[in-house]
Amino acid sequence: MKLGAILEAAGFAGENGDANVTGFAIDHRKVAPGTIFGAFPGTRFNGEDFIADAVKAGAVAVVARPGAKVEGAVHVADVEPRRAFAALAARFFQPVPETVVAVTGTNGKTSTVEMTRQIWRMAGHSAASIGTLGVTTADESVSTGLTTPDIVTFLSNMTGLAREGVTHVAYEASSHGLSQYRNEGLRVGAGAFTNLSRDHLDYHATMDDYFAAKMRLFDHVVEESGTAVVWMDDEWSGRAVEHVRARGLRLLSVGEQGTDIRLLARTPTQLGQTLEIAFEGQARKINLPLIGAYQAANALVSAGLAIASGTDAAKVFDALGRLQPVRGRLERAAINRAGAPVYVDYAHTPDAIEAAIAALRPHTSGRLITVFGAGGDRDGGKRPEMGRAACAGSDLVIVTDDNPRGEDPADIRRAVMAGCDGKAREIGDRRAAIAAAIAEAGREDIVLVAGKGHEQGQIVGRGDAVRILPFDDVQVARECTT
Ligand SMILES: CC(=O)N[C@H]1[C@@H](OP(=O)(O)OP(=O)(O)OC[C@H]2O[C@@H](n3ccc(=O)[nH]c3=O)[C@H](O)[C@@H]2O)O[C@H](CO)[C@@H](O)[C@@H]1O[C@H](C)C(=O)N[C@@H](C)C(=O)N[C@H](CCC(=O)O)C(=O)O
Ligand SMILES: Nc1ncnc2c1ncn2[C@@H]1O[C@H](COP(=O)(O)OP(=O)(O)OP(=O)(O)O)[C@@H](O)[C@H]1O
Ligand SMILES: N[C@H](CCC[C@H](N)C(=O)O)C(=O)O
Ligand SMILES: [Mg+2]
Repeated sequence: MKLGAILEAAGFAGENGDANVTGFAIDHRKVAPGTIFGAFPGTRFNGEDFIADAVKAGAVAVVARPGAKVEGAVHVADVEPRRAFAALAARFFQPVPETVVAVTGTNGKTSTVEMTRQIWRMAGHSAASIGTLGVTTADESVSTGLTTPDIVTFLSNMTGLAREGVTHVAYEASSHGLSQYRNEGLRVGAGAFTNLSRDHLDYHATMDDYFAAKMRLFDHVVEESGTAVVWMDDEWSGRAVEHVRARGLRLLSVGEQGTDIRLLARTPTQLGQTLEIAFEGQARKINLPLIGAYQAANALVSAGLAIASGTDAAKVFDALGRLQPVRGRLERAAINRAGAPVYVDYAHTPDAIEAAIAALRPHTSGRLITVFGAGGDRDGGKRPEMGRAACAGSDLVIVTDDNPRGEDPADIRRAVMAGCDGKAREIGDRRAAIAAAIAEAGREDIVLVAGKGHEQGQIVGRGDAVRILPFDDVQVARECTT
């Protein structure tokens, strides 16, 4: 494709556009002859420092702020270079799947995109999801390392999926991803908001900033004629609806406070729950094979997205009864010798810990034993709050390590313990902590191992010294019960 054609299609002046474009890169080490290089100021580096090297490596154009120095290649100048880069890349990475929806919120994004993929598949569509679990199709799941991959990985995956025949994709829009324009340039027909609670306040200055980043989904990313699916039973739902109205999107509201998919009643059963809902004036009963209020919420938001994307509502509600569990989300990993089940859950925020505990509580007449830790080089202020949430809902809490990254794990544990009022035990080694909880659990008890879910490693160290030590909560729980 010619540079001029790409520039013109994206609304930029197309002079000096004879060069052939062979690809896009945001890291100068990935530039090859014919690449368009995006030079962005980041949190650790300023991409503009690598422009000269990128040009030397063959970049034909550089997307950068107007003040940046570009010699020997076309300077595509824009005050918002990440957005301009996304617009250009979207012209290059074609075709893309015809139906694309996105999910934002603090908790529930992975579950919701994965359930949406499953619903579409059961309704006969060729579907995929992109998020924390990677790029997932009916056949495989390939990790990208981030929840919302960088724009080049994102768009090239979209094209790859479309070429494989995938027509429907649901992706996770993290607040980092939204604020860094990592997922622009596609027609996004519907977007969902699940909830907002404390996380990532190391990156966003305040909760209002964090919310504003998430709301880019409704303010800009979802297309003009698109639908916003909003979980209404969250403190922030009302404000999300204000963004939906301001933009003029169609609203599909879900939850006890929802009017489109209204949750009338929820009754836990032994292996799942029965949901009574009303949709378009008609009452329906759904036997959801998953436990916990939070999984019911995610399932209904997924149903909303599938309906918003044009899938037949009867097929959608029918599919809810056949949903498969999502990896690492209240996954029953093992049963100990006394008969106590051990659940693994990805709860890594105060709110998620509370939700996971609330999900398990009705399923035990004995004690609930929680093992968890907090990640290093991430929002430090959430640590005591996670401690408080765990101690308020559990009978025994063991505080352990979870991806200390570049921090001293003892400091992280101390910050978590500060919220525990002296009620928690501290065992740094995660395997030993899990083993202790499992050894402690009697027949009527439940063990919850929170924080890592599907993760396959313990991340230790930072920068060049980073190491990922193999660690899988589910596998370790199994090893501790045999
Ligand atoms: C804070 C953050 O989000 N950082 C991400 C961001 O980095 P950045 O733009 O700040 O980049 P930087 O490292 O300062 O470098 C600036 C620019 O120079 C370029 N560069 C840099 C070095 C070099 O030698 N050459 C070069 O060209 C970089 O490619 C970049 O474009 O963009 C990079 C490329 O896409 C990401 O790899 C990086 O993720 C880091 C590793 C990360 O840990 N991110 C986490 C916090 C994250 O994004 N998490 C979210 C949320 C998960 C959730 O919701 O819970 C996610 O979506 O996964
Ligand atoms: N709707 C919800 N409300 C409250 N908590 C939830 C909800 N959905 C999930 N959770 C909790 O959050 C954890 C993570 O869920 P999930 O992976 O679906 O969220 P996510 O938004 O993708 O997280 P991440 O920010 O890491 O990508 C779950 O294991 C559960 O403990
Ligand atoms: N996407 C989240 C995952 C957190 C999972 C937890 N295990 C941790 O490392 O804190 C983050 O990057 O903040
Ligand atoms: Mg996720």
